Amino acid sequence: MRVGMGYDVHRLTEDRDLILGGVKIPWEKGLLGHSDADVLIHAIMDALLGAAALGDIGQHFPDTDPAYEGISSVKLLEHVAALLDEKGYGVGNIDAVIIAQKPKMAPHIPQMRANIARALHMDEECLNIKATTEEKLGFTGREEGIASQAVCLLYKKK
Ligand SMILES: Nc1ccn([C@@H]2O[C@H](COP(=O)(O)O)[C@@H](O)[C@H]2O)c(=O)n1
Ligand SMILES: C[C@@]1(CO)OP(=O)(O)OP(=O)(O)OC[C@H]1O
Repeated sequence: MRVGMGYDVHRLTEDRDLILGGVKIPWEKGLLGHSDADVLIHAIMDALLGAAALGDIGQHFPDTDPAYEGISSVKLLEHVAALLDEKGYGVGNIDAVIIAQKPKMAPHIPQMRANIARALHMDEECLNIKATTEEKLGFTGREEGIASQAVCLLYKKK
């Protein structure tokens, strides 16, 4: 068994969609990034790559490469799933947290879980996503950005 952790932050800005876990969430601001800036999926990918000793998302999907401009992070996650498969790893479980003052994530979490579990060919029961505020403290509390953290376990398939 191998453990991995991931952390990411993106800035909130006007004129961008808010996409988390592959779900477009109706909100007055969205996250800024080279891709769709899906901070939840980015943290999950970094946890998975870390557990497999495969580096990080910046190495696999450079933000200087126009191929990734505006790309859905679900597509990037599917690529990470293929890399894990090539190395003979299966996903044991994932636990992730979205750190955001607003909007309320709870109504969107079932769809996020479905999207991510599908991309990773894993059972939704082994994928937990939760959300918290930081009680109006810091950059998330001031609604300047959204952060996410994830941990995962990988197992070696026979
Ligand atoms: N953006 C968020 C933040 C929190 N939640 C849910 O609300 C609960 C209470 O959050 P606190 O930060 O006040 O502890 C939390 O456990 C989540 O269920 C949310 O949906 N979206
Ligand atoms: C996802 C990538 C893709 O080019 O771009 P960004 O959306 O800017 O996201 P970041 O978390 O900075 O990771 C870098 C890149 O891998």
